[in-house]
Amino acid sequence: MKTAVHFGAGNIGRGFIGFLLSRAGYRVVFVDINAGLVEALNEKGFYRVVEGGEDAKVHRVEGVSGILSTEEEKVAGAVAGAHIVTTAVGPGVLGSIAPLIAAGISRRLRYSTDPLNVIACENMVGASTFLKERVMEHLSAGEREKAEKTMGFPDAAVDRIVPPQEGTDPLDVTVEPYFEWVVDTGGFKGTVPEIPGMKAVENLQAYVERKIYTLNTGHAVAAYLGYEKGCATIREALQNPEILGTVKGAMAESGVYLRARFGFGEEEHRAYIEKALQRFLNPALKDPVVRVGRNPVRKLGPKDRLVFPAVRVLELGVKPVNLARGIAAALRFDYEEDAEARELQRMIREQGIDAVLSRVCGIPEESPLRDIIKANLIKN
Ligand SMILES: NC(=O)c1ccc[n+]([C@@H]2O[C@H](COP(=O)([O-])OP(=O)(O)OC[C@H]3O[C@@H](n4cnc5c(N)ncnc54)[C@H](O)[C@@H]3O)[C@@H](O)[C@H]2O)c1
Ligand SMILES: O=P(O)(O)OC[C@@H](O)[C@@H](O)[C@H](O)[C@H](O)CO
Repeated sequence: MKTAVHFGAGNIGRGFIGFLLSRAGYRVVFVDINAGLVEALNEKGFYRVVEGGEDAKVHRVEGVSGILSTEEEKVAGAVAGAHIVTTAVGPGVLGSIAPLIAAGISRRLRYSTDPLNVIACENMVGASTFLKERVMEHLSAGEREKAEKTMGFPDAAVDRIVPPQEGTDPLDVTVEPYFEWVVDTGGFKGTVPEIPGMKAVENLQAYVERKIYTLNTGHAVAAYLGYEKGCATIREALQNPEILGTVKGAMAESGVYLRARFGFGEEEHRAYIEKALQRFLNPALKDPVVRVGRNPVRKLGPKDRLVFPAVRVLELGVKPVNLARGIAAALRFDYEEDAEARELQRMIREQGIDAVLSRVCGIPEESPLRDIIKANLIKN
């Protein structure tokens, strides 16, 4: 039986990637830092995925087990013998798991020249490429040379809304019925594995940018504006017509860049926005604004869902008023339980907004985007 090693037994790990890998016939070994999750996986050996929606379906995911990420030898052994490695830990954690993956690769290279592909399934443009760079830092020059020939790190786009879980079983996971997992064909080493539900494409960049800069852009704007208005969930936020208008406007502004860059049709992009909004409004998903707004420092980064499209659109001569509204709301996100929100608010207090626009958002000092954002900060 083929083995998949998946880092991160969280919502996307169990509810999406682990589920598809198991369904494709892989034995799935989850590596996680959460001892409770690992224990539960080893005790039960299965979990359920519930598709929340009109025709709720329940899938039983069999043949799963867990390893704690602190059990370094065990993790390296599992990676060395794996047929595929995937991650869904969050972009900020990729650097921490890189040494574990490198140890596994180093061990494997001693006895095998079989290809191995590592796919980072994170909301980040170029996540696998980034992971590859971090992994390579932990290999010797000789290992790097061999790894370049046999280790693939294909970039990917992953799309399925999986909110925090409310049930009593720590493993069962409720997901939306929709999903899309798209992976860059050119990034694979050896044969592209056949995993029903995983689509290998030549033009990954168009898929991943459309996803992050439309769906995640709209989601984030809904989260930050909803948080300000005291809404608990994304659905509740979007039921406010003013928020809905800004969210649609921000996604349409991103579309100006995406259409220019990738040639999407106007109608095609409008349909993509409508579909995303319908998914956000799924009454079966109770998706808190504080989950979708989590890690505001990451989300305000220069390549992430808010600032990147705003900068690009401005270059194309369009004033990104709705994106700027979203950025301003993100800068005000002061949710105490989010460490990045606390850090952001501390930076704003101690260093001022201009320093944050430079250091966190990477917006050049001369960019007119600064004034558009600041106007929104003053207005509210
Ligand atoms: N939830 C969604 O709707 C969704 C959809 C598409 C993509 N994503 C992306 O998937 C990734 C995971 O998101 P999620 O919602 O599943 O988050 P999550 O918090 O539910 O899962 C992350 C898991 O990683 C584990 N983890 C953290 N540090 C670790 C470490 N050092 N070693 C091993 N495991 C570690 C956590 O314990 C947790 O189980 C993120 O990049 C996210 O952007 C999420
Ligand atoms: O996971 P994040 O923190 O990058 O973004 C929060 C949500 O927008 C995200 O998890 C979506 O639910 C997901 O990207 C849908 O595919």
